[in-house]
Amino acid sequence: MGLETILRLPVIDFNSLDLESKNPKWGEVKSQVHKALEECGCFEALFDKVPLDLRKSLFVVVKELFDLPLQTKQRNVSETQFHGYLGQHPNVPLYESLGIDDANVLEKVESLENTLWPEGYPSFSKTIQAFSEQLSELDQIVRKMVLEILGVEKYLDEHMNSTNYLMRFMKYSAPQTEDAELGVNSHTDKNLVTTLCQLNGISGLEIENKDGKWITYRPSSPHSFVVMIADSFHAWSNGRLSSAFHRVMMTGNEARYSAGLFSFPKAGYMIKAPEELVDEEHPLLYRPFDHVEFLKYFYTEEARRQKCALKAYCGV
Ligand SMILES: O=C(O)CCC(=O)C(=O)O
Ligand SMILES: [Fe+2]
Repeated sequence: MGLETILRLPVIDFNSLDLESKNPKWGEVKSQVHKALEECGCFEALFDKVPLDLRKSLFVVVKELFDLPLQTKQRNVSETQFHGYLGQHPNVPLYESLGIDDANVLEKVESLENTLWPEGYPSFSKTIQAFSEQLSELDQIVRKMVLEILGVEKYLDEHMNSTNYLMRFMKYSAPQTEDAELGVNSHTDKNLVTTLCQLNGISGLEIENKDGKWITYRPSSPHSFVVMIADSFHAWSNGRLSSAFHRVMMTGNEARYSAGLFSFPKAGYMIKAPEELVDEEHPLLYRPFDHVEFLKYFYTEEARRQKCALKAYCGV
């Protein structure tokens, strides 16, 4: 009887790194990022700048959030499609999620707090803002490394200044069975970079590697996050980066809670591959596009029929 190799995500230690990039570890970590992104567009990052206490407090407020009555959660609406409350979908009955645009800005989270708890719940806003801000440093370190890997760091300021953050919380109800049930379908994200955090120790996230094998994410440290490349960064890099296909499969009797920080281009900013990344060997893959306009297309019936919605929308 052959032993099955247990597939793991590459683990990369970002502890003690910061955006200043003066740490001698920077180059070594960058080459690990390069290799991991080539393997599966994704890796596990260890990042202790987000304290464990903050992760624990986040779980407390997120649980309170999902425990609210459905009508209250549905008050969370967003100008951007699908950034508000989602749930009760017949195809993914276990899934519920709630997004907060610009969650790194305290007033933005407070405005949601006032909508959901008119009597006030200040630790909700403080916890979410602090978590988003501290985690956004990891997102920025990764994006800076990627621009260096691609040799286009001259675009760094433009790239960083043209992005916003969405924080989204997910709850997957327990299926009450040991047969795996779908939490969320296999997909790639549409933004730039996604950073995920499992909040209550219940596994379920799976990532597809380049051999088409599903890797179950099992955190190797309490400071663990999953970082993955999404479609807008794939397009901006003119296909040098691939976005990671992932899904959530649930088993057992306990609900799973997770948090995702999504960096994405601001509305009105045209995503366009730098000319340095376009040549005879690498012809332009996508016409310049506005991420928010693409999202509107992505949620149409026509887009759902496409194998790759981005290609159908603006492929050359
Ligand atoms: O909950 C997770 O771990 C994954 C969520 C996800 O893929 C998403 O929100 O796009
Ligand atoms: Fe996703």
